[in-house]
Amino acid sequence: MPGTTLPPFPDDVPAHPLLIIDFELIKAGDPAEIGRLWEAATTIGFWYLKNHGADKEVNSMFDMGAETIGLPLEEKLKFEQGDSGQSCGYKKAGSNAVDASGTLDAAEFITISKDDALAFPRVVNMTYPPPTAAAIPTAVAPFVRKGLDVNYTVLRIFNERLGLPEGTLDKLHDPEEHSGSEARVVRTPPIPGKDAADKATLGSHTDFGSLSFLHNRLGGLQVLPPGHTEWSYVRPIPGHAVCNIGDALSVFSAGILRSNIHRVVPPPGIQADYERFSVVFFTRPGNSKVLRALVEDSPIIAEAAKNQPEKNFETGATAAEWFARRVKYQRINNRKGPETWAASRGTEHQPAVA
Ligand SMILES: O=C(O)CCC(=O)C(=O)O
Ligand SMILES: [Fe+2]
Repeated sequence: MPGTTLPPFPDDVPAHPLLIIDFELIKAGDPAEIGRLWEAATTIGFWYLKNHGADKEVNSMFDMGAETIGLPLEEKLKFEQGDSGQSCGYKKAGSNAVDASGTLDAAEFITISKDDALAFPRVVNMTYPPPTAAAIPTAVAPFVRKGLDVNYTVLRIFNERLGLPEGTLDKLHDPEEHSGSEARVVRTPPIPGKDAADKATLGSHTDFGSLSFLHNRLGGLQVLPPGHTEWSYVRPIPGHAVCNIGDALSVFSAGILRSNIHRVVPPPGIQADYERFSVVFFTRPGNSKVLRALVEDSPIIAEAAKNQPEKNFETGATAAEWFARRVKYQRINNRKGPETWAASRGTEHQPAVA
């Protein structure tokens, strides 16, 4: 937030030690660094990324988000995402469930479709609140371009490591095809009370798409590391992004790439008194691409699928359908019962999928 000095993440709160990957090194093809990226991607599916070169764009996104979310509610509601499964637009706090019993979330979003950002001022999906629209040329589109550069660099590395023919993951994320790729600012308010610390403000989930490029200033993000039963904080490190893998890459790779469950709770300790903003860019496959393991394209993926006969990597869904289903059934207005929550789940709660 402009003009605000945020207190540091407390030293006495344990956090999960993610690997720190140097973007300059992986972009230059450094084999050791690429090996470390692969280790992170195939174990927890989360890593820090330094030297990503997007600090300026990220700061502009934080400013745009604070300004947009600071508008009166009735102004923001004119640009609501709605209940049909569309993700871009404004999402008010309390419009999503965070669990099967229908507990409400506390997170507010402004989400800008990559296709709207790059086509601006032409409208592909929708128009945005005035402070968002005004910032598309100066903040949102530059941030989207950085996010795409980072995520395509990582996709090309995964393509090679997975033994896929050159360009396979690029084609699945064809920049010419419309997709669910989008930039988002998330705001959660301080939650008063001692019991608040373990209350999810953004419910536990796996990400819906391929890769997420996330920027945090305050704690609150937690991961459930594989084999653990307790959530662990991810400590924000200034200038470092938190990157993670989503369901689409997990399915394409027959689970070799891990889409790990995570959530947001109020920031720990002294940070709890502050409103929390985060900025993220999600890369998702082209709308028409079917989410299924790429078994015909890679013996490595074929082998992984064969070794997990209990898992069905044929989702039968396109990326657009998978994404819309997950978004739609989180919406509290669509809730009938716990089955609605189940219908919003991805690879984290459907053992049949991955
Ligand atoms: O705000 C965060 O730290 C995480 C947000 C997140 O997980 C998401 O938007 O998918
Ligand atoms: Fe997420």
